[in-house]
Amino acid sequence: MDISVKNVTKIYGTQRALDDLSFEVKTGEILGFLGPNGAGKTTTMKAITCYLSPNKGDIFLGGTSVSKSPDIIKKKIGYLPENNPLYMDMPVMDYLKFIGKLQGVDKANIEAQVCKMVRICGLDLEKHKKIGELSKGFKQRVGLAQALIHDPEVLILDEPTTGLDPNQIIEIRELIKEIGREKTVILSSHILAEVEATCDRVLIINKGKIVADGTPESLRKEAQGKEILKVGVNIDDKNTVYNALQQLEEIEVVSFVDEDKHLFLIESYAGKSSAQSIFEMCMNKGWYLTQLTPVEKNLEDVFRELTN
Ligand SMILES: Nc1ncnc2c1ncn2[C@@H]1O[C@H](COP(=O)(O)OP(=O)(O)OP(=O)(O)O)[C@@H](O)[C@H]1O
Repeated sequence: MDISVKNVTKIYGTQRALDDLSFEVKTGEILGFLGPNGAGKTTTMKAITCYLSPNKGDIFLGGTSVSKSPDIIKKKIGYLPENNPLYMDMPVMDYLKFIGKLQGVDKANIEAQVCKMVRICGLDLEKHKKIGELSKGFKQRVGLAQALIHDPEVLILDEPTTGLDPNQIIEIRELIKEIGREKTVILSSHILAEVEATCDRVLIINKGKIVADGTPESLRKEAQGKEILKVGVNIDDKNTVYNALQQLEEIEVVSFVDEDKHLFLIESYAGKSSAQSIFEMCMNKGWYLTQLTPVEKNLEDVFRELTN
């Protein structure tokens, strides 16, 4: 089911949390919603899940308006809120049955649906324990199971791996990817590795506005811009190398990285590559080239540049 956020503005007092925000998510996509603290991720998710009303704009799920038909929309959405509020004194099975009833799952179907969620979310060994007795990772699995209990077409997950240890993070990511094969998923995070590992597409939000939209790969490429190379030349007179590099016509900027190791950082002019010229120059002069490596920007650099 497609999600369409159209010109949504949300103002809290004097704080403009969302500023004319628009984006689309296609059926079956896992979208990573990335942004620094206070960027507006949770506010957007609450607006999609009918927990708050925007001051302006509207959101559509499969063409149905969130503001006009919240009851229809709620049935189509599974929501794992930030901090995953759960009833700690309830055993897992009872809790899931309770949520199933609240979500309008057919009485005749509830038992089977709860068992299915327990299986999908890997809760079989823990299903009779009280939620308060579970580890954080398993509590998060219960949160996912409650979000999925009514078999929603859209899944909204607000920082689903916060507070988990590295093994639990990997397990929950795998689970989300598995679930995401059949559903449209929006997952918020400020952890770049998380989004890169789990999502098909990334939206970066800052101060209530979208500042980037693309696959992790395309965002990295876009940020790449000019070619940057790390070049090592092992001769004693590093200034001679420095001057020779500066003479090459493809090179715009030469700087020393590590003077002792004779390493240079080379920035080429836009659209040019200087690797071949550097290689040929060293061959002609009989200099020993110890390193010629492209310096890649990663998603972390993109994120920092766009949200500073
Ligand atoms: N109930 C509220 N009342 C007043 N201001 C709010 C309220 N909820 C959020 N805000 C403000 O709106 C802005 C966006 O907050 P939001 O929680 O959506 O950001 P976020 O991207 O989810 O941040 P985080 O990563 O820290 O959870 C922030 O400046 C926040 O202080």
